[in-house]
Amino acid sequence: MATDRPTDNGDDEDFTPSPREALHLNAQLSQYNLGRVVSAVPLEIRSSDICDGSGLFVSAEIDAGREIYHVHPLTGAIYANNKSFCHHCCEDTQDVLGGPSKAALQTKACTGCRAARFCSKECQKSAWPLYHKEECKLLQKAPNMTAQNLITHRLLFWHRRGGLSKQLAASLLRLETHFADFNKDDKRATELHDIAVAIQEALGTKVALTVPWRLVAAMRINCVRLRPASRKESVGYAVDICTAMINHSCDPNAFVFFEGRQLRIRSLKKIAAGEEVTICYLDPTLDVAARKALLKHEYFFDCYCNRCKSEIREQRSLLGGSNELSPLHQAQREVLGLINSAVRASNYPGIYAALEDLPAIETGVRTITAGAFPPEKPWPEHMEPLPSARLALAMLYLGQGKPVAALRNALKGKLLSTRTDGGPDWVNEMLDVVTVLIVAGSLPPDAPAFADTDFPSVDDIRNVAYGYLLKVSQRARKAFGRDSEYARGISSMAVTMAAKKAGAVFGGEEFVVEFEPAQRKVLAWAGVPEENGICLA
Ligand SMILES: C[S@@+](CC[C@H](N)C(=O)[O-])C[C@H]1O[C@@H](n2cnc3c(N)ncnc32)[C@H](O)[C@@H]1O
Repeated sequence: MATDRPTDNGDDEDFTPSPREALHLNAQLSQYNLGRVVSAVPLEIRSSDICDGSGLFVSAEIDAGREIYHVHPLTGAIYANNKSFCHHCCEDTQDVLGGPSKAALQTKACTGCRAARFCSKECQKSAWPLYHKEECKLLQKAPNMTAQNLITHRLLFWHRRGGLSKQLAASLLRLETHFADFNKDDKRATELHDIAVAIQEALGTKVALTVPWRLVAAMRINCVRLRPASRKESVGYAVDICTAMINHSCDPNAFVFFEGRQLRIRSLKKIAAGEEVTICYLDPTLDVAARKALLKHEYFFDCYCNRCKSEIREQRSLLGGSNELSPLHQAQREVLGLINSAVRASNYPGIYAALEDLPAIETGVRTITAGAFPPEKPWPEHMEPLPSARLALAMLYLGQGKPVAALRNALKGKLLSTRTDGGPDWVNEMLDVVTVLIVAGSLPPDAPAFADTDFPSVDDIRNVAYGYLLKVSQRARKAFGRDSEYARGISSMAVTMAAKKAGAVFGGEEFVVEFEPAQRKVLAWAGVPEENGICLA
């Protein structure tokens, strides 16, 4: 895939790296990059309040749930193993909300490299002269080129053709590379060197090796994950200079998502005039130990944000003031490992049959978590990775046609977690809960689950599904924007369900009267305290 090739005409200035000077120290370049984004508030690139180097700031207050800016990144690339997204227009060929797919065709692999995939002849034809003619040859020689490495090659190829403006080339040279840090580790240094050699060969020997070498490192640090609104995971990477100026927080005030090729960044909280914009570089649902380890390994810094501090404090107090957290962190890694292997196994049914034994995985999770805390103070239900593990188990059970086990796990995983902020992850996860409720609400009257007198009725399950969908739809509009395709898709799903619903009008006051006792019954069966339920009023 690719997004836009920069339209500015380049000049002949040599694209040779020199010692990095942070972008904010060059006012003209900062302005140039800010001018590429369509922003709803005035923005500034200046010295960061969080770390050495640059940061992005808003110069006027912005409320929670507003767009900060949108932009077409310089370029982006979809992961090689992703067959659902077009590698050129970045549209999803699967409609996760169940409506008619926009790109109704499956993606087809390029017959030359067999790596790039396109949703249409038009996309394939557009990609060919822009970048794929070159990349096809590169991918045939080096089929393991990752998305970030392809982006490096593409930027240098465009530069060689004079397609990158002088300002963009100069800005790329001002990106953080952590080049020395990468080279401290022999394995990573060799890997980066070998990729740089492959890119240098593909571009022609006129390019000094240090150019791709440093740019490969810069792309590792500065590419943003290409995550569409409807997905819990990224499907590729993209690079945009303004967005590359945004520093990390585990409790960020903004988040990035993609609609096709377009990068959109929205506020999660009110951001005061003059405040630095932050995003979370990783999956924010990870626990503090996993986040810290990944940030150190991938971005070479120690995170001291308030969320990290308060989670570490909580863990110490739960362990009676102990500073020895490594057994707990080991248990967290084991739970994650168990769940991740079950998720991987679900992609290869039959091959890892043992890992498809979900009750055994659940028992494994229980045993690991029970061993990490004293029996009188068991593993708190909200502490990761337990909520995420339960949600993952819910979707795995659903995939195996076991909606009852899925329902218990989904409700416990979502409602006992502390992620009640209505943000983008909350929306994605709650939509999974709704999906499970809808399937459970379609159980036939003679299903064995109904032999259990505590099991809620089909009407109760359906009412909870409707109520949760209503809430998700409201929250999606705020988190992703009313105009986002995802929020619009969720709203139309709610409208379709409302049309089928008997009884009180969907969303009206009478519906709340139906919903509340239904939710009480469903939660009591699942073992979730009533106060953790969703409030519709
Ligand atoms: C994408 S760049 C962000 C812009 C960068 N500050 C600059 O000057 O170009 C990512 C790098 O910024 C720094 N960084 C980002 N967030 C940080 C944080 N919360 N604490 C310390 N350093 C951070 C790290 O060096 C990281 O590798």
